[in-house]
Amino acid sequence: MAPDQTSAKGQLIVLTGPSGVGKGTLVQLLLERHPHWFLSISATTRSPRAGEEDGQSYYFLSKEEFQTWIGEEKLLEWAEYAGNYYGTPRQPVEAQIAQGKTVLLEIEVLGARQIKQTFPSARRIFILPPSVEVLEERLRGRGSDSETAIAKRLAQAQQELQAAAEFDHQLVNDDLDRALHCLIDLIEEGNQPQD
Ligand SMILES: Nc1ncnc2c1ncn2[C@@H]1O[C@H](COP(=O)(O)OP(=O)(O)OP(=O)(O)O)[C@@H](O)[C@H]1O
Ligand SMILES: Nc1nc2c(ncn2[C@@H]2O[C@H](COP(=O)(O)O)[C@@H](O)[C@H]2O)c(=O)[nH]1
Repeated sequence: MAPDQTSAKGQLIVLTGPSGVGKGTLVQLLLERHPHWFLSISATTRSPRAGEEDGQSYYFLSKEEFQTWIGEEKLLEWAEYAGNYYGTPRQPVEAQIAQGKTVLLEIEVLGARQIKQTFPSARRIFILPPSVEVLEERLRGRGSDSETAIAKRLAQAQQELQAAAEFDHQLVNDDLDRALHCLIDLIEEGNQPQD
């Protein structure tokens, strides 16, 4: 059966948008308020940042390991982003959805496009910055990326922002509290029993 089983009970929520827009910040706040929601841990070939732990922030893989996971169809989606590979492990997502959980993916735009094919019922929310200038300030303010990495991410962001209208919902992350409450409302809308 295709991964988007019509019998699936849980809801798949995809948060996408440019790097630095605040997806991770919003997800952590969502999980504080809804600890029973499940955040997918991605695999990546990028090097860990300070404080990131294998199996918690990401599964940190070599390029060879990542290729093996692709070959074994262990990934629900994957993409190359700013010189590294990123992908969503399939099994935990399918298992949590089957158990009726709300599952969150925090992924870039190419992967979010693939999810439309594999999980047509997923709801995909594009997070926008108030402006490109604010996005740049957030990327720099985070202090986690080199100047080269920031330049790559900003270049990528220009393309990603043009794709916003493809997604089911668009949400501007201006005031964090406002954006969080809009996001919770959007997700809970989909959790209401349907007639
Ligand atoms: N609404 C907001 N107002 C001000 N600062 C914010 C807001 N949302 C997030 N930030 C800050 O912006 C920076 C980037 O946020 P975050 O790391 O969550 O982005 P991201 O979209 O998850 O990035 P990536 O895709 O690279 O993981 C962080 O320093 C965070 O504290
Ligand atoms: N397509 C996927 N994109 C992913 C996944 N996990 C994270 N990401 C996105 O990659 C960029 C860069 O992340 P960073 O941690 O290096 O800042 C960002 O947009 C993430 O949302 C994934 O499994 N698939």
